[in-house]
This record gives sequence, C-alpha cells and structure tokens, in this order.
Amino acid sequence: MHHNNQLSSFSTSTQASNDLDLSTKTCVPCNSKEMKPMTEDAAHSLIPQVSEWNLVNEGGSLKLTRSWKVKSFNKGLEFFRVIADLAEAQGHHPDLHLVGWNNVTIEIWTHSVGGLTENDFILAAKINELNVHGLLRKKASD
Ligand SMILES: C[C@H](O)[C@H](O)[C@H]1CNC2=NC(N)=NC(=O)C2=N1
Repeated sequence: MHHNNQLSSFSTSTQASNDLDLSTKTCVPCNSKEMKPMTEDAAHSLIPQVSEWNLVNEGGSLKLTRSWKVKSFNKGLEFFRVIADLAEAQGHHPDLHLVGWNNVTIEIWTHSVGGLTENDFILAAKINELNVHGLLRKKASD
C-alpha cells in the first residue's frame, strides 16, 4: 500500500490550496446553452476539494448533498437565511430541506443543465466557509 499512501498524501497536500481556489471563485450565470453537466468522472475528481459533501445520483442527475443537525427549528431557518444571502450574492441557488424539526439537508445542482457544473462546487466550497457553528447541534446524536 506504499504507492497508495504516496498518492493520498499528494492529494491531501494539494487539497488545501485547491479548496481555497474553489471557494474564492464566483458562480457564473448558468443560462448559457453551451453549459452542460459534467461527467461523473469530472465530479469525482472535484469531490476531494469539498469532501464534506456527498456526490449522489438522483434519477440520472448528479447532485451534491450535505446534512447538518441544527439546535432548533428556528436556528434551521436562520441557517437558511445565511445560505440564502450567499445564494443571492452568487446568483446560484441550492435546494433547502428542513425535515423532522432539526435536520437540514442542502442539495446543490444546476437545474438548467440537469446535473453538476463548477458553480455547484463553488457554492459548496463557499457554504463550507460560512460560520454557522452557533446554529448547529454539538453532537450528531443530540
Ligand atoms: C441566470 C441565472 O444564473 C439562472 O436563472 C440561475 C439562477 N440560479 C440557479 N441555481 C441553480 N442551482 N441552478 C440553476 O439552473 C440556476 N439558474
């Protein structure tokens, strides 16, 4: 497994700077007819830069998902407000779910292309950088 260890330490050392790169980019308008969803291979190669997010295939469309547990229903809505301000600033909008009073799930995909574009990874990286700590449950089991 020596070879694999070398590969993974390489990928870890590049991850920090790539993650920074992605979160400092800006979403572009996604109404262009040339915009196409990325391949599953391309999505797999970007996922290490937003490793908190899951890559899922929903009926043939790739999406990014991430879940959190919030302290209360109202904190969930505050969380959505923070996300909404980012989404409006970027002109790119996630699907927001608040289920079972304190479970927040965000799905990100580009509706207009029916799959993932770099915009989705940029938004995911920017969401990762938000300070939402005060809104979240301390333990997943709470
Ligand atoms: C022009 C503008 O980029 C489009 O209307 C945007 C708005 N926000 C969007 N957000 C997402 N996630 N997918 C879209 O296709 C989309 N379209």
